[in-house]
This record gives sequence, C-alpha cells and structure tokens, in this order.
Amino acid sequence: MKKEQVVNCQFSVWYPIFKKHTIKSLILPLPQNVIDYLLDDGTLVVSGSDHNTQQTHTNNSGSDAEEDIQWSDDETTTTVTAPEFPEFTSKVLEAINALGGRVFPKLNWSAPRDANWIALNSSLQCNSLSDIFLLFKSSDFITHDLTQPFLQCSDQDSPDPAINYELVLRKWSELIPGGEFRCFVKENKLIAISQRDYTQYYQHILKQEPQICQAIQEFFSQHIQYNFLDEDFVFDVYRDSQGRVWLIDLNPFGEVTDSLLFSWDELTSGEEIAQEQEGPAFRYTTSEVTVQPSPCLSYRIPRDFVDLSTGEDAYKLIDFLKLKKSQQEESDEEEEEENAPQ
Ligand SMILES: Nc1ncnc2c1ncn2[C@@H]1O[C@H](COP(=O)(O)OP(=O)(O)OP(=O)(O)O)[C@@H](O)[C@H]1O
Repeated sequence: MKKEQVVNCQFSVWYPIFKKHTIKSLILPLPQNVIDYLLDDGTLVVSGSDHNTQQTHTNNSGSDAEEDIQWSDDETTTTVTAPEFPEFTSKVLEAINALGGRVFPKLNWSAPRDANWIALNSSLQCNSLSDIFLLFKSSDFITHDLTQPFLQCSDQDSPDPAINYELVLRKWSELIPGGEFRCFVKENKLIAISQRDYTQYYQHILKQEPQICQAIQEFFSQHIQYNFLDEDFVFDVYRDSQGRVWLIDLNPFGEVTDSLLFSWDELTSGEEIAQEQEGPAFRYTTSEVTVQPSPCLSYRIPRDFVDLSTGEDAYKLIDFLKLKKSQQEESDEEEEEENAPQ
C-alpha cells in the first residue's frame, strides 16, 4: 500500500465523488490549536463553551498547560479549565444543527470507535463539541490519524504528503450492524464481501445471502466501479430494511484496513478466493458457535474509572478520594514507623 492510496481515502477526497450514495455530511477544517489540544494527553477534559468548562480532577495529569490549571485549597485536586475555541465551537454547533442535531464524528480517515465506552450513552452519537472532544481525546484511532497515518505504507522512503486535518460530521443514522458489509476491490473488480460485524451471527444474512450479494454487486457496478481514484480499495456499505444499498466509508486496500473474515494473504494473492465462484466471495458468520468477543473490547477500562473520569457517579469519586486519603495516611504512618528510632 502506497502513501498516495492513503491520501485518496481521506473523507474529503471520496465524499464529493460519491455524495449521492452516502450519508449527508459536513467537513470543517481543524485549526492547529484544536489539533494541539487533541494531542495534549495531559488531561482528559470535557471542554467547549457549549458546556460547563470546569471539571475537578485528581492531580496526576502532569499537564504543562499551566494557564489552564488553578490549584485548589485541597492539595489532592486541581480545577482544570478547558481551553476554549469560540469561533470553531460556533461553526461546529452550526454544522450539527444543519445535520439535524445529532452527528457521528470522524477525522480524515477514522472514527473514535475504540472510545465509545467513555461516552455517557456508550455511543458515538454527539450533539456538542464537548461530546466530540471527549471521544477524540480518548481514542487511539484518532491519535493514529493525527500522528502516523502512513505508518504501514510500503514507500517509507518517500516524503509524507501534507495533510489538511478535518473534522467530519455525519448526520446520525441508526445503522443496524447486521446490515453492514465490507467490500474488497482489486483492479476495479469486486473480489470479496465480508459481514462487517463478524462477531455476531445474523440469521437474515444466511437466509438472504443471494439477494444481499446481488444488491451489493449492482451497487458497485452502477455507482462505484471506475469512479474512484485508485483501482484497488475497500468500501463499506449498509443495506437498509428496504434493500437499498448506501456507501458508508472508503479505505485503502492493505493491512491498515481490517480484512475481517478474509486474510490479507488471500485477498492479495487472490488464488483461494477465485476458486470459490464467479462473482465475489461472500463470507459471513454462520452460527452462534463462532461468535467472538467484540474487537474493541480490549480498548476499554473498568466502568468505575469511566464514572470517575466523567463524574457520572459522584459517590464513586468521593469514595475514591477517601481511599486515596486513607492510603496516604497509611503510607505516612509506615514512613513514620520506618524513620522511628530503633
Ligand atoms: N452517520 C452515522 N451514524 C451512526 N453510525 C454510523 C454512521 N456512520 C458510521 N456509523 C457506524 O460506525 C461504524 C464505523 O464507521 P466508519 O467506517 O465511518 O469508521 P472508521 O473509523 O472509518 O472504521 P474502519 O476503520 O473500520 O473503516 C460503522 O460501521 C457504523 O456502524
């Protein structure tokens, strides 16, 4: 996979080409000070002038954003005032309103799928900039977009293309995971289709396999084939309850994209897949037995920590601070004992 393929798969590159066949979205340039804020991992802060800007945190952040921190009387806590971006905030709110009040946020390539557990509603649905910041600041996928988008490219000797970072806001749509499929295109030929949410068994896929496969093939040949900048790429689709197919996302054809129920070896060599049938190979989970844990589970931390960090359960925070205090007292006592004359 070449750097150019990654560049071509940015949202702002493919969206204008396939606008009619995908979910309505708006693209906002990301100012440098917002990028810096997203990359500053000193504090996990709920921010934005659209919400309360003050949060109390335990003092373990090591942040160097000194103007943002005021020491409180109690030395175990600091009051953190999130930086504000008034102009950007109003543009984002305007865009959210234009999209119906609820949005799905992404950067140039990725959505913060690994961070949905931290949101109060455990979802990527956002209605304010602070919702978006909380997800973005908690997501390794977003950090990857910002810091190393060309990590897995084969042409490492060539200079990295310049990237203009963008906040993508998509109209929130209730997508049923069983309707999502990932399609692999090599030399402008649709070679493979995989159920996207492969950790679950969906009976309707088993029952409607020929219809699903045909609908996706038609969608590809009518709207996608030969219209994209590369001849090798991966696209994600959603088949709605009326059988209509929508484009959800476009990804590079290579290791950086999850091959789901295929392997990149098979997809690149094409041998095993070609043997199966004339059209694309279609794979889906066929029984409960093969159901696997969700791939994003490893990104989670215990719910207690989430409640603490979001202040959802005030009593947990109080218990936590009490615990810290008693631990401190214990260690002070131990120190005193150690230092005591023999
Ligand atoms: N507009 C939307 N409203 C609600 N949910 C959405 C929307 N767009 C996408 N999703 C959900 O979020 C998931 C991830 O979306 P998307 O493919 O855009 O993210 P991504 O980070 O590019 O993922 P990947 O890295 O797997 O390509 C989709 O599978 C879908 O379930």
